[in-house]
Amino acid sequence: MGSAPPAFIGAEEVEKHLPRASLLLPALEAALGNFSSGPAGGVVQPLRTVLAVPGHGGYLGVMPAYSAADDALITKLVTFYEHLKDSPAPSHQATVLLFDPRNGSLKAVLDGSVITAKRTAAVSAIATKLLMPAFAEVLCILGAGVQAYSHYEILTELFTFKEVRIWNRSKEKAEKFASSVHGPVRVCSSAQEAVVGADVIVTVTMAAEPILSGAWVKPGAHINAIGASRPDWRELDDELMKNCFLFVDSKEAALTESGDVILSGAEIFAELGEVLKGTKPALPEKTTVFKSLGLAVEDAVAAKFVYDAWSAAN
Ligand SMILES: NC(=O)C1=CN([C@@H]2O[C@H](COP(=O)(O)OP(=O)(O)OC[C@H]3O[C@@H](n4cnc5c(N)ncnc54)[C@H](O)[C@@H]3O)[C@@H](O)[C@H]2O)C=CC1
Ligand SMILES: O=C(O)C1=NCCCC1
Repeated sequence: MGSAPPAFIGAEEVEKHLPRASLLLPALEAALGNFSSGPAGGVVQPLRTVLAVPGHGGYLGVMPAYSAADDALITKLVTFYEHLKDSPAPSHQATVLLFDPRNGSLKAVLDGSVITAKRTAAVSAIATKLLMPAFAEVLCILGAGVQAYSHYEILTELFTFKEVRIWNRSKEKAEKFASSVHGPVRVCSSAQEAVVGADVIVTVTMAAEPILSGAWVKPGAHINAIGASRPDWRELDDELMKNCFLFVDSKEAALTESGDVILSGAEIFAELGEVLKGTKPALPEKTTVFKSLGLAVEDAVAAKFVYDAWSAAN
């Protein structure tokens, strides 16, 4: 007898079983600590392979991971395309394959787009909790796409801001964002207007040139830098990169994939996992940048969470 056919868990079902990204927080904190503990942490995760699709401005990322603590073995396949102006397809699309670690059988094929949106925002929320200044009042989001929504949701769920500001390259999209989310959001006409005086800043754009200048940033602010995941792409300028304390999800990934890190020559202070383990301090009183590239182990945690909830309900 062969093994049972894999379950197919589409975007709606993922959403149903993972209604709030904050449900992932305890498992993600543990996984980030395990990732930064080397072999003792039980996470096996090579640097992802990113394949360019010449002539189409696209990339295919292959992201395998095993987490012993989560009993999860996955690979995520994610595509991201720079310019899809005349296409209804989203810029990022992903699928997660979940295997049984005991025998390698494929247990489920899950939509990976909702997982990517939620686990990325949840990791930024972990960084924000550790690194934002005391009494943070103003949240600023640069970008108005999928990640802008997931970051808004978790950051406003976990923290109380007096003001939320958004800027996007096309103002129309920022206005749509402001009218779709549940709380008040101020639409700004320039990135500078949105950033000046902000305590927590999130960059979630497809920019390849800096959109955030260190000259605008309030000393002591915390920045979650989510975009610019190619070695020649930037979201943050050199002034910011060189005058901040730089935290990353993975040092290896940051030094291979992040244009903001590689091209600025900025020194990495710590991995987020090291802060979670207590081997490096958080420094919330300093200007801090969390450079996120996205780890497959985060997808493993999220896929396992969804699969377990789905199995319990089916
Ligand atoms: N660190 C991580 O784990 C992850 C990072 N990402 C990255 O986060 C960023 C946002 O992703 P999504 O929200 O899914 O994308 P999206 O396509 O839904 O939104 C992108 C936003 O950037 C804006 N934009 C596009 N080109 C721009 C430019 N040249 N300058 C300024 N703004 C520009 C668009 O108007 C849009 O509002 C991307 O760079 C993506 O690769 C995405 C998933 C995971
Ligand atoms: O971790 C991910 O998933 C991604 N990271 C960078 C850009 C594409 C998706």
